[in-house]
Amino acid sequence: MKSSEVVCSQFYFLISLANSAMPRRTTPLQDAINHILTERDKNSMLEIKHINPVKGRGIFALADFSQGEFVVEYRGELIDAAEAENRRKLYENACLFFMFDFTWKQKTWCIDGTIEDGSFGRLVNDEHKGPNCRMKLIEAEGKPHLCLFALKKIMAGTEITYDYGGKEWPWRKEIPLTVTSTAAQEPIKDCFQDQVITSTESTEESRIQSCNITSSSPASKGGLKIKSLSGASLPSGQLSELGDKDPDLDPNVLATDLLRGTELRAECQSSSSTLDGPEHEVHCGRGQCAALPAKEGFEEVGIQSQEVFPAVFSTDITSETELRSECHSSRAVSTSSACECTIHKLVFEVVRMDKCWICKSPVASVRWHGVRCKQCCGVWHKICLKKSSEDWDISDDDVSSGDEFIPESVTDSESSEQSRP
Ligand SMILES: C[S@@+](CC[C@H](N)C(=O)[O-])C[C@H]1O[C@@H](n2cnc3c(N)ncnc32)[C@H](O)[C@@H]1O
Repeated sequence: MKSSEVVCSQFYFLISLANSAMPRRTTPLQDAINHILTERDKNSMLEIKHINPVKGRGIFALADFSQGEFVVEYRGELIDAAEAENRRKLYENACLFFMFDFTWKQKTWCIDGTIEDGSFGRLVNDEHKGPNCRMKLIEAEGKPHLCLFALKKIMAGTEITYDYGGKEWPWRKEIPLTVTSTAAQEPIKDCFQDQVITSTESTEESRIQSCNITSSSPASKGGLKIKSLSGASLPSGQLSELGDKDPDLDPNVLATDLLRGTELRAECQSSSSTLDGPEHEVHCGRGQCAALPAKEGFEEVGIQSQEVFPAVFSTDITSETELRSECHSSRAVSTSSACECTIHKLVFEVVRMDKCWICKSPVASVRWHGVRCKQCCGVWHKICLKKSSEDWDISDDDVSSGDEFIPESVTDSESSEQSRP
């Protein structure tokens, strides 16, 4: 061997040694895929906080995220359009569901994130003026996944947000908020996995029992296939395929090319008007999150807010009384329409426009007052609970509701009119 060949082979040996010693940089997309396949969130980098009674919970950065970095997946159950439609019908009488529709391979799909499975993605709030993340569609193992990536550097302590799209979101209407609830200072408790959530204002921690609902999110393991990332739309189905460069999520691409695509939009026909009390969660109550076309020039289809937003914003809800009632009788349990708590923890409060699980009329038609279980999504008229079972330990002293809603006094048509904005 010549001396030059020896030098050369030593050089390549050193290079390969250095390469094997240095960890390979994981691209944001690979990072996303890793989290998709392991069904993990970045628990050490994200936390859930209760923001206020209107906005409810949000996801906050515990550490800095760099521009382009994968932040979190919007996890849930992947269902087709027909199943999504069925569920929407079922969910009408339930109180919470987060459904994210999108188009993939020329078909409409939905990630149903209704179940409180402990994942962070489903709790990320909307911000249309200055979002710090963007939703993208990633295919892994032949299945679509929705992932949020940082549009810019996100500092620790910042709320993670993305643009749901659309214009009709009730919270975007500038209505003065004069909530005097103490809820913002209270720790909020999540209804799954005994997860402890620290309030923005408080370091106190609390735990509650988990709901008896199990996640059916598909477990995807094994090999992965990286395809295009793209926003999608429903129902017009405009899908913008992104370029080859996109999978690497180069920050510059994020800031330019990706913004040109069809954005993933969430339409939540939800009850953001909910003014929850100190002890409970805020959910996208009657929400229907659908992916809608985002950019100007795209047809805006399907934006139909059914919100009842107004009056509740000036309501003082400092006077809630917590009630506890055990469902001893099967009758009481059978009144539930979605999740089944064995023990309902009831709180008297200003409620959203959910329907009473017993009489099926809106709880809030007249006075916006009702009784809600803190653990499942049950809402009732106090009067219905009392009629339903003597086992419900609710005394008039515990709950001073003032004028209650009398189910028979409001017709269906009247009540549905009231639920339009
Ligand atoms: C996907 S959920 C987000 C998590 C939700 N905040 C919670 O506590 O469960 C969407 C719901 O959050 C609320 N929300 C999201 N963004 C909001 C915003 N910018 N302002 C007020 N409420 C918001 C609305 O009630 C909406 O229906």
